[in-house]
Amino acid sequence: MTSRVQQADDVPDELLVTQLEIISYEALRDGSEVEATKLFNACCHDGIFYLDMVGTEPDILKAVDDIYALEQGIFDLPEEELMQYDIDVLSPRKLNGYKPIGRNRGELTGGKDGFQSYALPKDGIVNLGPTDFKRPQVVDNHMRSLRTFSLAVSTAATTILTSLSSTLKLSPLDSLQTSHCPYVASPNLIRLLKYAAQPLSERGSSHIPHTDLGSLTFLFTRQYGLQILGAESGAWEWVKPKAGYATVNLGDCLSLLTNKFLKSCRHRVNALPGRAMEERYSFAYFLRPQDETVMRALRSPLVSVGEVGEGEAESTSAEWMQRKYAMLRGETWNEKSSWILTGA
Ligand SMILES: O=C(O)CCC(=O)C(=O)O
Ligand SMILES: [Fe+2]
Repeated sequence: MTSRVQQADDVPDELLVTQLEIISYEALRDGSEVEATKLFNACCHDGIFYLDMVGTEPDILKAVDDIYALEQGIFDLPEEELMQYDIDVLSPRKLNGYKPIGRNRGELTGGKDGFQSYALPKDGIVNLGPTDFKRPQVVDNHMRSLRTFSLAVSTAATTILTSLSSTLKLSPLDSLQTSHCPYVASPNLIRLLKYAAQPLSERGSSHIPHTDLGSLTFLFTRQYGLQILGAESGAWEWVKPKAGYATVNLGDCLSLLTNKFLKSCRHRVNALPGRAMEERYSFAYFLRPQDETVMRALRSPLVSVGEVGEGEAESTSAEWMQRKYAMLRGETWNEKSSWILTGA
């Protein structure tokens, strides 16, 4: 992709850039204990890390480049055409379709978000669910890459979860990978995002502070904008986009399944200090547990089984997702239940 995006190094001086752990996928896959420990510490501390995927077979990075091209193709379609795929009409579970700008809560004028998104169901892409999900023609031109990408990321996710389960000493029958089996139907998805350019006067988050509702998010972007709430600093720190790396963050479900031992990472998307929000593209693979998974701490000698707090009655993963979506849309928003949005 060429001139449409700002270079990752063209940023204001003295930006507070977070120093994330870099996990080598290859080393983790080869069973390196050093890598497994690094991964575990990152998940217990920040809830986010870079996954170095350079050299991964099949060539996932080629697929990543092609998905950037798909994003341009989708978001260049006229709004009237995109609205034929309205996600709220096509998919009550929000696994397929288009969300126009301003439909979610956000911090821009009128309390709105500043991004369009397009969701694609992973099961439909890899033939694990209905393959005839409604979509614009342009998606089919990139289906091979979507398939390669989905399979490669779900394999990487299994590697990560297997490593974490082993460090947590979970029994194989009650492990993290059991509830995230790549061959069992699950509400996983790829979401393409395009943030609109905003004038310098329009400050605030285009994507409000939140934790992701699922288990692992593999994010790809070439542009600044993502910030995480630093575990130590308590300040919003910028995540530097790095070519060849996925930025992987933990979501609520891993936190709930380990009684908060593993940390879900609070994040948001903002304009750089002193800069106007530029047009920005990102996309992510969202890994979630199978629907019937009960959101309670798994048995690990490292995890204390705490009290079930108010509003935390043992829901299934599917129920948890419904609650979280209602918050993101602002349908059930109130101060008392804001924890649902910003971290379970
Ligand atoms: O666009 C980004 O960098 C972050 C997107 C995000 O947080 C999300 O889709 O949940
Ligand atoms: Fe997110």
